[in-house]
Amino acid sequence: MATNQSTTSADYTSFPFATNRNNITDDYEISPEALGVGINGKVLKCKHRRTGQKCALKIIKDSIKARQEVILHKKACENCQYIVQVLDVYENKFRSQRCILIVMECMEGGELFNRIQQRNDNPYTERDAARYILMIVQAVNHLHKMDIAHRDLKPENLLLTNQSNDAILKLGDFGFAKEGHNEPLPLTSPLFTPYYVAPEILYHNRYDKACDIWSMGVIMYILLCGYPPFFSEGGHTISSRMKNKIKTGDYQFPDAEWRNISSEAKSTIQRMLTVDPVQRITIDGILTSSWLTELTSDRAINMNALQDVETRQQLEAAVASATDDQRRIDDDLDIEISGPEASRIAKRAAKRKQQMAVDNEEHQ
Ligand SMILES: Nc1ncnc2c1ncn2[C@@H]1O[C@H](COP(=O)(O)OP(=O)(O)OP(=O)(O)O)[C@@H](O)[C@H]1O
Repeated sequence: MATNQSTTSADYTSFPFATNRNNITDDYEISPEALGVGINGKVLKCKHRRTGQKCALKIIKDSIKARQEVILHKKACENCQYIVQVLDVYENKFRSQRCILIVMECMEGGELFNRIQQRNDNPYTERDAARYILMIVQAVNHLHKMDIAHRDLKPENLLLTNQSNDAILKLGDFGFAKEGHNEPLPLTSPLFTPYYVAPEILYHNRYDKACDIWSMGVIMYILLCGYPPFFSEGGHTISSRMKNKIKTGDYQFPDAEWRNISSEAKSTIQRMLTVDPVQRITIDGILTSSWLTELTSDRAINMNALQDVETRQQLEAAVASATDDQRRIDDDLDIEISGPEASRIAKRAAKRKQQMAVDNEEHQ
């Protein structure tokens, strides 16, 4: 049976900033509309009663890990416009369960990949992809300079301020973030999302800043062609064949989609998807790479394959369990999820739970 090997170097038992102990509903009107849901909880729309500011509210059960998330997120977002801002933190009880409530700026543009899928009117180009990557790189640069690894870089955690084409992209979800180096992966927790997992995690359960670079390489690859460099065939979450490909860095740039992409972009991806984390390009190397510093091509990229990244695997099973999952979400914390995103959110929650089950099984 696997054990939790993680050690905590910093003390996250108490907050190094003032939290609110009064009931959040004194200050915020909470909407039943969900903006999203993840493994740790749901994110709801809310509005500040006095100022009318629209915000996002994430509710998580109180624990050291939850406190670590909030402390690192708050620390990371200070002085960085590419990280979702934490506006307020509450400690409240729901049905005698202690919860932490994180009020964040509301990222009204939603998740990056959904936005790219929706911009049918406007061609999406390599230059657009470079603009997005630069914002991600700047967020990660800020974190790495503070000796924080995010460890969960994936499209669901990359959110846009609004629906316009010049919206700012920001990084959120510090649920797996860690200060310091080389923490062993807690084996009982599925800390990785298959598409984005770095080889060293599969090899050694070592999980530090270099894994953020790998995950950014995967995101950059998808942003330039619409599909991931590593994926499983036959509906598995992560097959052993896919694991082997990640471990050996075995991926291609198929000519059909990559013919028109610059050689600078491909070479940057190759340096990010370098299997040995010691040889892998660092954040400083990416920031000075010619692909980001020089003007890139404005030739349109066909992103028709992008929806497959979300739906390729286990969609049928997710749809089948969505009804049950929706009910479980609705029961939890007495909040009824509604809004246009509700069904997509329920499907994703079902898919994530399946992923967790598979990953847990494999680790035991
Ligand atoms: N500030 C925000 N504004 C708008 N939507 C948000 C915001 N924060 C989170 N979301 C939405 O809620 C989803 C879940 O949030 P988050 O990733 O923080 O939760 P989680 O439980 O830690 O997720 P995960 O399963 O990825 O670990 C996001 O993918 C996003 O769609």
